[in-house]
Amino acid sequence: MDASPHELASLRGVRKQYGKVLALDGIDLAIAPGQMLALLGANGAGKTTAIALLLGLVRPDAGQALLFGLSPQQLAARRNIGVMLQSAGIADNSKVRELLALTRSYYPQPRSVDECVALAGLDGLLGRQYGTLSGGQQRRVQFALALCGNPRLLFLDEPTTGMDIEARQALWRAIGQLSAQGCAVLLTTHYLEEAEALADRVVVLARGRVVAAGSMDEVRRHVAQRRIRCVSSLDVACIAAWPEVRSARALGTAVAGAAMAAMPSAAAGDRGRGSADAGPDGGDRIEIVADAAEPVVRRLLAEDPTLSDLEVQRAGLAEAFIELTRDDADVAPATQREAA
Ligand SMILES: Nc1ncnc2c1ncn2[C@@H]1O[C@H](COP(=O)(O)OP(=O)(O)OP(=O)(O)O)[C@@H](O)[C@H]1O
Repeated sequence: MDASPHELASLRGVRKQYGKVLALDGIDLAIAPGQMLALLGANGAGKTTAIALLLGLVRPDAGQALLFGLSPQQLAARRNIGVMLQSAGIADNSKVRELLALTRSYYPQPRSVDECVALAGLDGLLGRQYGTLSGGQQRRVQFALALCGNPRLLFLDEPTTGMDIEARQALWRAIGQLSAQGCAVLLTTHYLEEAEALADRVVVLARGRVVAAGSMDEVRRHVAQRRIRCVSSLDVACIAAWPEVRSARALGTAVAGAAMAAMPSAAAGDRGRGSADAGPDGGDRIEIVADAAEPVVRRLLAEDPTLSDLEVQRAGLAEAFIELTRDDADVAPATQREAA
């Protein structure tokens, strides 16, 4: 199968099994030039396996992995990539300066050392031995090694794990700079805010399958939930049973809705009013997650003339993510295939 000229890397119908574990179950994804694609998924969803296939570190049992239109095993395909994996295998006694010099020497047009230092925040670290660096500093060195070859496509597998907030934001800025220079980035992350801050497209994996793919907004729309907050004297357990309601909770307690308990706090046994905060008018502060706001708001107003402090918000990516990766998530056919 030929690669589209608009794809730098792609997986087509890829299946990968490790012994009895089916890590990837026929997935399609593609990354286009200049794109920033986030691969999101819970532990064990198959994100690292997808990257390993694109890098030629493992071979698919079925389907095809392509890198710049070639097999990822071919050296020519790997010349234009930079890679930052979860395990780096870097010798502890190597100095950062030596590591950078060695890695730059593999590439025909490497970035200057100064540029690598500035982008990765390595000021003052060049003379240090790798093994003496903190976990966050080691991640920055790994980032520098990934970008020093001037890649057209950068693979970042959970790049900010172990970094403090300042270091994480500095890395986000550096990734943004690389992207602005035209470098495509395939990023895996557990941090939803990282995907929101960086990515223009997102693929959500769950149990080895793509459960959603598209722009950040498309993925949110796919689960177009609304979060409604108000102060009401209505019984939260009754609200939870309304057909459009996914969950309703009064303060810390949650009651699963008729459709499905979608929020992580929706404990199975939590079906009462619990220890709700009283609102200023004597009702309870209630938070409702619903598929659509209008019918719920209409019903709230009709059934509770004392209702106050009404607020409606679009649910965040966190709610969308929980919804998409829950055990019985329906897969929307239109969003299964990642469009380049
Ligand atoms: N070498 C291996 N041998 C056996 N099973 C493996 C191997 N690599 C991965 N798996 C299994 O395949 C599944 C997918 O793993 P993978 O590492 O791709 O997930 P992930 O989404 O990257 O997870 P995490 O976020 O925890 O890194 C998991 O069930 C994992 O245990």
